[in-house]
Amino acid sequence: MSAVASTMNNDAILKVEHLSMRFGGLMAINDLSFEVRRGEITALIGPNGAGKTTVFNCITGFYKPTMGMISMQQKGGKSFYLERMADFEVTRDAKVARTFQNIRLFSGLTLLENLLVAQHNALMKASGYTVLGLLGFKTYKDASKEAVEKARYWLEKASLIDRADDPAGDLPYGAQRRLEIARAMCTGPELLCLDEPAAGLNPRESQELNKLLRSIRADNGTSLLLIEHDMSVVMEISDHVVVLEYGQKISDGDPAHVKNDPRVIAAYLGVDDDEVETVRHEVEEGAN
Ligand SMILES: Nc1ncnc2c1ncn2[C@@H]1O[C@H](COP(=O)(O)OP(=O)(O)OP(=O)(O)O)[C@@H](O)[C@H]1O
Repeated sequence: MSAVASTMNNDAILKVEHLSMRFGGLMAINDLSFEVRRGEITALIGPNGAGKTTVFNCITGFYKPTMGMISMQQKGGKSFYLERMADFEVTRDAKVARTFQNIRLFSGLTLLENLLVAQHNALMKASGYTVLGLLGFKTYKDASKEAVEKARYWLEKASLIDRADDPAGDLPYGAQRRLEIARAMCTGPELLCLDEPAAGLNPRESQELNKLLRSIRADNGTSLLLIEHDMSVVMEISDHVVVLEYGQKISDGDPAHVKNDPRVIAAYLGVDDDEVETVRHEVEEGAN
């Protein structure tokens, strides 16, 4: 484990500093620095191939970065260098959970069972890692009761409680996405990383997702970092937006700032660097 002395602002839960990731001859992330502030929703956006998922994979221990530091500071003051940790340690010790672009539920298990499996670590600990523990320990009985209560709480919040005993595979797509988020929340994260949570959702499902994400921020105090292509979701729910292009940061600020940043507009329109000034004039004229 990589617990370290705290050096960060109280304000930042996650600090990415000079992060680089090379795949052979390709520099997928190049000297990237940004912060995720505690209690906020931060969106990481950028055109296809900009490096967003690679950043997530570095934060959550799936990739070891070529260079750079990723520090996470928990509420209690304990800090971790995530780039030194294995993926399961990032979830278990640093309390960073994630979802993936493609849904990864146990489709044959019920919704409730999916949320109980997510709490396997806590239950095993309470069993004392013995079968006798499973049969008799009070701590195990208490922990399993608590696990069911937590699962029910998250099913309620995700508006899925009515389907608790149905197989996860029977849910409509948007509901499966919310179940994944509920499952990640059952691990008790302080930072939740979501990879394209709104992908493939219809407008109603998208609204339900926004509601869930806002309530996670407001009621549970969890900080969120999300990759998202759907600009209506990004603009509606984010407090802070970081924009990547070719593995580098091209803009960083609140949604209104980023939306009007000519470099961002140019990146999304596929405009060359020497045409950014033209886009800047057009944006300024449009605003007047
Ligand atoms: N494991 C890998 N091996 C080699 N190249 C990779 C690997 N993972 C990502 N890349 C490359 O790194 C670059 C960034 O990819 P990444 O998936 O992080 O972008 P992205 O912004 O998430 O894209 P999208 O929006 O399409 O999901 C791409 O050129 C991609 O081909």
